[in-house]
Amino acid sequence: MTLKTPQDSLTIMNELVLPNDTNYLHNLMGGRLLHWMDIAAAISAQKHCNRIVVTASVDNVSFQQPVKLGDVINIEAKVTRAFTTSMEVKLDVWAQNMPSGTNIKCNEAYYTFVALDENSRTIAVPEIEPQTEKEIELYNGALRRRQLRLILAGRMHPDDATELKALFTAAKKDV
Ligand SMILES: CC(=O)SCCNC(=O)CCNC(=O)[C@H](O)C(C)(C)COP(=O)(O)OP(=O)(O)OC[C@H]1O[C@@H](n2cnc3c(N)ncnc32)[C@H](O)[C@@H]1OP(=O)(O)O
Repeated sequence: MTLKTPQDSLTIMNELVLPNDTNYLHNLMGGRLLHWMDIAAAISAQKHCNRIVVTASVDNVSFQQPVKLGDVINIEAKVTRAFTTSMEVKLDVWAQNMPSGTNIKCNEAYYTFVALDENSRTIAVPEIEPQTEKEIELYNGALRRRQLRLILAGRMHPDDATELKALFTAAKKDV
């Protein structure tokens, strides 16, 4: 299976916030943004594995400030790490306001996708080799984030979360 880099999965998506995307206050609805993020992340995961993918989980997303009607949303998605059949995708989202010239980071999130074969069975994905310092940092952190989300999903016992435990042990020593 061909080794991939995070850059191979880079996906950039732009959306214009139209009236139908907003609430009574003319702010972008959170659900609409999550939908766009899901699409960008799915495309990114598909670029990595060249398979059909399904969303397995979405980590916590917070909406820090309202995005306004007429803003241009810019979503950047990249696979940070591939496991056996699953991939973690990091998303960064900016809201650009053309008249004022501002471009504000409004969200970031991690989505997890699982690759499926023609019979909808899970299938192994290519490995990933991070290249830049930032990509290596995200790759290393992905194991901890995976353990946390699997515990929260009831799919891993906390005792088995070795990476997470190591993090807390190190933090305890620093105190
Ligand atoms: C693009 C879209 O929006 S698709 C629509 C929304 N998504 C869906 O409909 C998906 C519905 N869910 C499913 O089909 C299944 O639960 C699947 C395919 C995600 C997992 O199927 P399972 O039979 O549980 O497979 P299995 O236990 O072998 O796990 C497969 C992988 O999923 C990962 N996984 C499963 N659940 C989660 C979760 N909640 N969070 C993160 N990873 C998960 C596992 O860790 C495993 O990863 P690995 O192979 O890299 O170690």
